[in-house]
Amino acid sequence: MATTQPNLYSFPNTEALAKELRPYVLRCQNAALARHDTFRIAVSGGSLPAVLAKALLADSNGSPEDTPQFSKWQIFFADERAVPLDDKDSNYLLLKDELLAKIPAALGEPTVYPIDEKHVHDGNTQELADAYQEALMRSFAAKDSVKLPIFDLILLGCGPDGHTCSLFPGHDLLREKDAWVAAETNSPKPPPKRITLTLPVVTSAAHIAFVATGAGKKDILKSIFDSEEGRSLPSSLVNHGAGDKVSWFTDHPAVEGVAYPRRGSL
Ligand SMILES: O=C1O[C@H](COP(=O)(O)O)[C@@H](O)[C@H](O)[C@H]1O
Repeated sequence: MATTQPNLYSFPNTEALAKELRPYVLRCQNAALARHDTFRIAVSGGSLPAVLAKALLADSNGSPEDTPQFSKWQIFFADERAVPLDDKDSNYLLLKDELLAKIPAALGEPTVYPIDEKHVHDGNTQELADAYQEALMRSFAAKDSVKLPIFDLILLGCGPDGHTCSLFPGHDLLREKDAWVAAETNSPKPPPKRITLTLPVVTSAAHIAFVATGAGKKDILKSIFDSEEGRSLPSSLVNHGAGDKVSWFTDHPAVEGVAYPRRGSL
């Protein structure tokens, strides 16, 4: 349990939010490149890729600090649906359409780690999760020598029920301590079969950012930030596990009525 508190930022709209998300992500990139010459990031699906694209595809001010060095990015998925990569429900397809396909050649090409479709066709979600975990191990070193992968940044969404990644409220997966990637076979939100990073992996990341926008999120954000009952929600567990490593990027409608103090600037 972290002893520090998450940072809550709020902006008038998604344009203003994306303007601040850009320097945040690039600061994480620059720190990671200085540390190990690679930027390992995990991204979510849902509403996140469109906001991320708005942030990263904006014009640079020309300085090296404000330039995405995509050729040094390794992009993983915080969660993925067990569907083919060209299915409308695929988080990979969403990220590809919103961001990857629009990256100018001059900025380089990231290395992207989609799920292995073979296990989707086999219908075995546990094997799909195991295969994704092995892909993580190959990138982060063998699991025997590294207890948990430390992502440089994990970008999350928060569903109206408080789920994040494919970790849903009240699910046994919230107690997973060992696996890096887990299978969800009965998700309350379609499609039912998914894989997800586990909570220990999420909270071990160097930086974690949630992006939550729109009035449809205000009740759950109030619960997460202001109420005792909200403490067991998956998104709250990330807050409590990672403390001030967590930054929430919200718009004003999403935090209307939330009493938790906003941070003034990044
Ligand atoms: O199903 C999912 O939903 C969450 C939240 O999506 P949002 O549209 O409310 O932002 C998303 O973060 C996750 O990756 C996705 O699989």
